[in-house]
Amino acid sequence: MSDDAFATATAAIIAAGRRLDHFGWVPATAGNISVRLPDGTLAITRSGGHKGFLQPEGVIRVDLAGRPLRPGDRPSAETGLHCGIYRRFPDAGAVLHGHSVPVTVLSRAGTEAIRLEGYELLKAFPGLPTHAAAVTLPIFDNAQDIPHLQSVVEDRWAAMAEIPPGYLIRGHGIYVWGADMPAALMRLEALEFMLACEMETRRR
Ligand SMILES: CSCCC(=O)C(=O)COP(=O)(O)O
Ligand SMILES: [Zn+2]
Repeated sequence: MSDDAFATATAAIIAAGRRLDHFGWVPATAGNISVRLPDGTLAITRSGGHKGFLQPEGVIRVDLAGRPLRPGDRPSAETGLHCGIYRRFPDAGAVLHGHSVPVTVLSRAGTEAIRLEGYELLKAFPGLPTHAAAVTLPIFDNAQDIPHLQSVVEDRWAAMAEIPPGYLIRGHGIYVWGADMPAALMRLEALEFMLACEMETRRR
């Protein structure tokens, strides 16, 4: 794998971290970000540290099982969730995880999913040509055991006819993916906007 591809992915991850921080979606050391590299390995943020102030050293490489290519490197504690998305969706090229207020509040409502319906921004999603469509985002109970959480996610995916490119983890955050970083960012921004609207609506 060329150093150029890793450098390009690292730059995209750093820029994405700044953008998520700009919106307040990666408070403290929350969030993690990855890109699939041409050789099938991943560039992913190191565990810890503020994702709005990433430096090139804050991005490392892991294989699709989440093992660091350089011994001693400590990738995101949630690397297994990124790997699960890349394994399940061969078209996924970038994954974003943030902890916004709307995601955290709405995911704690006790439901198994959240339905977004009637929003113009739904057009930002694949296969949804009009605002009349709907997206149902699964919500999974939070867990510190990432392999277990990933197996729960996979079981739910297996039961779904259509899998939206995102899910929530209760009281924790959101995962969104896309073909590349611009696509993943666009989906995350669209989802966060609609979730903020939902939160406002339910407050009344
Ligand atoms: C203080 S945030 C707790 C861990 C977390 O949920 C997260 O997104 C960041 O973990 P990482 O290991 O990727 O830094
Ligand atoms: Zn998290």
